[in-house]
Amino acid sequence: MAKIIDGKAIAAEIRGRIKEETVELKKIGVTPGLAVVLVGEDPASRVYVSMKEKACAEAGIFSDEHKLPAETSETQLLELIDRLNRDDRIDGILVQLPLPSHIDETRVLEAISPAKDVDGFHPYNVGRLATGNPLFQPCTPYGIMKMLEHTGTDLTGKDVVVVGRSNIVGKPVALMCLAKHASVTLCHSRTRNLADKVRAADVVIAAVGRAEMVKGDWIKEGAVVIDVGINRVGEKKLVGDVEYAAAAARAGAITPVPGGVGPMTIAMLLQNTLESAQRRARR
Ligand SMILES: Nc1nc(=O)c2c([nH]1)NC[C@@H]1CN(c3ccc(C(=O)N[C@@H](CCC(=O)O)C(=O)O)cc3)C=[N+]21
Repeated sequence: MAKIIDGKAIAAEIRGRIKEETVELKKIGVTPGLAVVLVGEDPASRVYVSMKEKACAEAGIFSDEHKLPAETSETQLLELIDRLNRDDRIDGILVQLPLPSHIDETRVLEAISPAKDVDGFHPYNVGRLATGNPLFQPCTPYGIMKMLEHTGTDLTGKDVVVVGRSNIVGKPVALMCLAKHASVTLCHSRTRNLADKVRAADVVIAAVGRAEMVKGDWIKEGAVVIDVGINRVGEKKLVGDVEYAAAAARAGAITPVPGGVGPMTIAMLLQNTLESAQRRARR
């Protein structure tokens, strides 16, 4: 039976350390500040944003919330970002995605100062990651790497299969595994023989957003399985992108959903905000 990688516990440990470092920073007059911008009323986004605010409060990080109506124009949003870029109290700016369809997401993400881009979505930070000199690393992939580290997984020479090629998870996590000397295969909806690719993997990272599409019997005995999916089935139940019980019977270690990658994402957002504030303190 697989060891369960307890993301909630690892995240709690990281958040505890962040809280201590925040106390130290405050002693020298620097309070880390995170601006969270939410446009519209998407219920899932509201839940995530309030989780982020609560996590900031617990860690002693100042959180500056901007809840804007769905009909906010792109110009208004860009004006707000410009103000936040110039606000000395703000070390990180997070614009919750997805944005309403009348707003150009690329334009908005590129308007955030790369020095405050705690999501790591700005092309400058993407380029820094791709060239092996990261500044801000995107929170979910950063959290995945911390979980692998915590589990004692050395990626050198290992076969990693990533399922899903999004800018937010699949692509950046593939680059991070490559930097740790893994051989990385990046799969997606048009990949042929996905099952065979997954069967060869020492580490499987599933980030497709389709409930239980990675089957348990695809998992190699002893493989490490990281499940990034959060799919709501029915009223309350959450399932991942991996068929959990069947995969856990074969894996060496596996992340649960919920309580796996999700809590790590928030911990790494705080980590990025802290690192940004520490850079400000050094200036
Ligand atoms: N600019 C931007 N940055 C993001 O980082 C970002 C975003 N937009 N848009 C939406 C996604 C989603 N996301 C999650 C964070 C925490 C959990 C989390 O803690 N989940 C809990 C379960 C919570 C539940 O019940 O839904 C868990 O997995 O245990 C999940 C998802 C951050 N996102």
